[in-house]
Amino acid sequence: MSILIVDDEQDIRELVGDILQDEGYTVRLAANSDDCMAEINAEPPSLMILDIWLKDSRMDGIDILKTVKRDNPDVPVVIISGHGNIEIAVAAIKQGAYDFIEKPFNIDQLMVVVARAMETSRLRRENQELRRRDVASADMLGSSAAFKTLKSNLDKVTKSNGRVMLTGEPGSGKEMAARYIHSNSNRASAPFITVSSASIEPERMEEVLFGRETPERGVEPGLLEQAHGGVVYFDEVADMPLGTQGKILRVLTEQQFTRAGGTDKVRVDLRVISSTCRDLRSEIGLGRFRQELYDRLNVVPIPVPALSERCEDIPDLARHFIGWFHKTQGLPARSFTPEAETMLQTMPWPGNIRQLRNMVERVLILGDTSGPIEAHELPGTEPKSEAETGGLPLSGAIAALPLREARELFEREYLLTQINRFGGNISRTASFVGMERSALHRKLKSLGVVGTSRGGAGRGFTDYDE
Ligand SMILES: Nc1ncnc2c1ncn2[C@@H]1O[C@H](COP(=O)(O)OP(=O)(O)OP(=O)(O)O)[C@@H](O)[C@H]1O
Repeated sequence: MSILIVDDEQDIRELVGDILQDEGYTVRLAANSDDCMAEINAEPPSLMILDIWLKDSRMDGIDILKTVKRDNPDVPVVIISGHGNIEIAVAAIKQGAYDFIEKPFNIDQLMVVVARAMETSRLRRENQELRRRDVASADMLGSSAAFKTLKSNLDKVTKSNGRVMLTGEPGSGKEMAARYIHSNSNRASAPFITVSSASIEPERMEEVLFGRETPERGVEPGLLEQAHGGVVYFDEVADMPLGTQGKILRVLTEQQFTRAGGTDKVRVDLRVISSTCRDLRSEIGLGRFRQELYDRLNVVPIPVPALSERCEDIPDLARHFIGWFHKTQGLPARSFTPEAETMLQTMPWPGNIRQLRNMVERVLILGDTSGPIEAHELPGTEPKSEAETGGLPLSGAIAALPLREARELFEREYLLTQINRFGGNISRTASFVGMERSALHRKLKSLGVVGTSRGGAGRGFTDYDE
């Protein structure tokens, strides 16, 4: 826990240093940008106090600030600006400075700002640690042979920096596998950022990925910059528009990019993990995916098995989800009868683990509140009757409803099933059900189905892209 004071005026540097040392802080001093960068590289401080005007320095204060915010975004930087230089101080805040104090400043003012900034720094570190532990504890479950092969493949790549391409059916656990690589790599304390290719409007893609710079709002970092030092996860790369594919390819080649509306080159250190449930080779054949990008992303291909290839894991996974819903939502902690367990292992699972998780949630919400879950409570196990001959059986619940409500119930169930089938991807669901994407969004909203953002740790049945 140290404070780095960067000022070219020896008097100020030492005076501030002495005061903070008297208050019990560990202090380091730098007179110019080279000393400053050497100190940061040796060990990032908990707080930086930076004079914006540095004489005889290779970099001025703003450049140092930009570098710190890029490489060590969690280090708060308090700017010291000359009296009357308020515009520069404001510009520094826009570049991410925590606060500024004007020269000449009094000691009390300095102490208040430092105490606040140190508290912020402490909270950020705590937060990061909690996030890290949270991800690490979101352990992947499984003991089947297919799962063990997956786990051993993932373990082989955690320590390298190689680009990984995870392939597998929707909902099979590709993102979970990517998070596992991240949380077991030396990038674990740096961010894991998901880019959900399908859910970003093509015309906003560049801004979302690369960020933007405007005179009014200053720098707004994009997802790639936010992932600096960590992992960027391209979820379903096949959905990435061709134009964006070209831009990503350039970033991967040059390791740098420019924010929309900006001129500065931004350098980023990223590990890239991608996923797809489609056959990218045929996408390339159809001219929908760029061969060069495929070659760069597909350095280490790792297949993620479908749930049907690891049926023996199903009971454990189902029990794990029951425990989770019990803990987080207070749903009843029920077990399964042996018949129900067998049924789970023999049912088709086109939506894989996500479908299993959604089904468990639904059974816990709609089913009895006590006793083990019986086979007949599982959806899809109702005795087939007219369904097989083309008619639609009406359950007592539906038959008892007025038409409008019955229709709503059916639409809700139907659309949730389709969303599940397409792994939460609204564009693909819309195209299958024959609706415009925006109309589908409106419909879901009117049915009370609210989406959560993709990329969060928990993705339930309401989890579809925006
Ligand atoms: N091994 C596992 N153990 C426990 N839960 C898992 C496991 N694998 C996946 N899950 C859970 O299954 C759900 C779907 O997983 P995930 O989002 O990683 O799938 P995906 O293949 O990335 O899906 P999509 O193709 O739609 O992006 C999530 O709720 C995740 O937490």
